[in-house]
Amino acid sequence: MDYFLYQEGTLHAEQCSVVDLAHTYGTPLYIYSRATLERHWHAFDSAVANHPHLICYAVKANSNLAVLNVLARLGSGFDIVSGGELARVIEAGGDPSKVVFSGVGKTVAEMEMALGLGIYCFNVESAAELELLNEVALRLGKVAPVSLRVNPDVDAGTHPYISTGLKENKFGIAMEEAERIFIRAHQLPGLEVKGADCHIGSQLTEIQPFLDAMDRMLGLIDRLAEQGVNIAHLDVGGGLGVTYDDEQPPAPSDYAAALLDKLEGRDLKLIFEPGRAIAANAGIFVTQVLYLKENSDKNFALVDGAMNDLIRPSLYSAWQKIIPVVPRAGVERNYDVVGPVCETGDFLGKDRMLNLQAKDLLAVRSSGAYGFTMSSNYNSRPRAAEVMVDGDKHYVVRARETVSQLWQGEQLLP
Ligand SMILES: Cc1ncc(COP(=O)(O)O)c(C=O)c1O
Ligand SMILES: N[C@@H](CCCC[NH3+])C(=O)O
Repeated sequence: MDYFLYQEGTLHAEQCSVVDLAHTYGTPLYIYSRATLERHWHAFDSAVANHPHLICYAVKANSNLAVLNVLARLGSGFDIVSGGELARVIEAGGDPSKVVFSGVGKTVAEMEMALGLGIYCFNVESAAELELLNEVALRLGKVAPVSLRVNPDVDAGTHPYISTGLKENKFGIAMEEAERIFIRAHQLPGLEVKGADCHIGSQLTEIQPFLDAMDRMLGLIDRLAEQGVNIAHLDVGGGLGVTYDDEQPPAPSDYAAALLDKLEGRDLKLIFEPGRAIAANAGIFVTQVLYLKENSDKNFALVDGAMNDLIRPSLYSAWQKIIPVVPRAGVERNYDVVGPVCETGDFLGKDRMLNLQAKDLLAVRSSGAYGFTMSSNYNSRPRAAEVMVDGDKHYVVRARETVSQLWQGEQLLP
């Protein structure tokens, strides 16, 4: 359940009319709901309330400062993958001591920044990264808290581009090598082994792959204990799916209960890195119909939002629900909803039954995660504005880009 509902025949974000928001702020426009973000975060946090845990929201899903700030106020931790994301967390009032740093390509500058701020843990993804982090920490006179991201080689059953826990993926350390590298980490003076970590993919709609990964990780943790390497936390990554269409992913409470069951009394702190499950259905993307166009085979709704604003449909053939902001009575026709970008792959949805006229507003549901954060200026299109609704109030949390911002930092030759 989220807080984007029809009231009196028109779509609302909490108590705000989407028509009014679109008229006030223009389109294309991202709209987020604070109440939905908070409800989704609490769903995770309360699911593990009786067990030591940390919810580290995956910043990549939606890194708007206001979104991060809403979660920081709840006491959330954050999963980051770059110095830029770390800087955003700090700017938004997040607590660095609740930050885990994932990612296969951390630079020395990023390591220095994170060590300086005192993050909770580095999720180290290779033996080479481990050695470098040790050197950087020693040089700064620090001890880096580390967890090793292990690749448990389970099939997450999701889109190949967002599956991360198979041997053939670039992420993490192979299970066969994990013990050796953990022991090496344990011996290095600049490191302190805190945890073990895995993340098998995104938009998972079944519990079983998570449980398979957990079994393998717990086996590893037990083998490490026998060798004197004690693991204080298990980071199970993110990846819990959401409903875009008719998927029925497990609720955070069922997912967490199943994982807790596997712990069998172990005293392991659990870390979760949910991104999509918190942000996706806390946001919509609103676009206006510019033109209707038909040829002998197809009806096109040309809208002012495009793949540069919301790339998931083009990039992964992802399906997101497209609904009219003010539904019209009458006959629906089959439309491809397409943007102004000069690419055949520029579409928000194909074969959608809609009754449309020019200037109608459409909402693309489930756009709060991997929406704005993956947007670009392709075709020199300024990025959309972002608005956060809070009850009957609304705030611009990122202004629409101006055209002159498009070439900021560029220079003519002398
Ligand atoms: C290491 C890591 N943690 C967390 C996430 C968040 O994933 P999701 O948005 O599917 O919860 C990702 C992205 O897939 C990731 O790579
Ligand atoms: N960007 C992807 C998810 C990527 C997850 C990052 N590891 C999506 O929109 O589905």
